[in-house]
Amino acid sequence: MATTKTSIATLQKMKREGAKISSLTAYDSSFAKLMTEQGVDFILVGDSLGNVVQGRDSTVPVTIDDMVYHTQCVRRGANNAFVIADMPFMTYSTPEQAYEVAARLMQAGANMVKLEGGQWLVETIEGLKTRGIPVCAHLGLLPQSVNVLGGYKVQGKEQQQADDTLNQALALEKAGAQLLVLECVPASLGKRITEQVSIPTIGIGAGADTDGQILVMHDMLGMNSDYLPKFAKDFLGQGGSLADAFRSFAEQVRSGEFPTSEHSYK
Ligand SMILES: Nc1nc(=O)c2c([nH]1)NC[C@@H]1CN(c3ccc(C(=O)N[C@@H](CCC(=O)O)C(=O)O)cc3)CN21
Ligand SMILES: CC(C)C(=O)C(=O)O
Ligand SMILES: [Mg+2]
Repeated sequence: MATTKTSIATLQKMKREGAKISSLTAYDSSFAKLMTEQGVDFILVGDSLGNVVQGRDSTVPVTIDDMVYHTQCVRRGANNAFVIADMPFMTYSTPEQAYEVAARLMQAGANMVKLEGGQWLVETIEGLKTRGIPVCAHLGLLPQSVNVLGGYKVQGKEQQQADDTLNQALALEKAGAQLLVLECVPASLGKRITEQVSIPTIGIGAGADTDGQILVMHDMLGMNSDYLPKFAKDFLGQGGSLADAFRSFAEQVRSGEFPTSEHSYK
């Protein structure tokens, strides 16, 4: 199957037309190739590689060099597919630092970079966009802040925190973010933010009403044996091949069969 380049314009158009966007993480060339061939719309080189590739217990130790290496690997397999790379922990604490790190990720083959956080990133996002670097924002559960949060928990359950998250989403869109990942928030908040912003929202544990869905590849292959978050679903367990698992993920996101309330938070 031919791979077609999904650009940010394609994702925008999908939101406008109500076509659900499917996305997975990948960390190497072979998996990147297989999943894009099976219809997954874009790939994230996630700093979750700290967990699933390196065997660490958080994303905090992941380095710029790690992200550059895996982005290069993914780029070679992803052909023309759209690739986003995570900026690692504490590599975007000032705008200037962010510019240097983002440049390395773009030169490694990313089409966009992703940063975790709200209001405090407004200037950084404006500066990146002005300099030619597209930005994906990330709100809700921020795994790089696990040591502040004290664990991986659903975010935005209280009305005030939910309103705050919506306001941050609006501020980041205004600053120039072109995509928004929402992680581990109640389905009602995922829906509300998706309706209020004009950029596509990609949910992981954010309910069925975001514009798209993303999962960590290992989780959707049933490989994360220690602990599987509520939002994960095993697409390989039913039997079949890796290709079948990627294709059924893309199809079930497209049709709305995934996620159900079973994979969502109240
Ligand atoms: N393999 C893997 N999958 C991921 O989704 C993932 C990573 N690694 N590493 C980085 C972050 C960490 N993530 C996590 C990790 C744990 C939960 C979790 O335990 N969630 C609870 C919520 C409990 C609650 O507050 O109600 C759950 O039961 O789903 C969620 C996201 C998401 N990311
Ligand atoms: C879970 C996704 C959104 C992510 O940031 C990652 O894989 O690192
Ligand atoms: Mg990440």
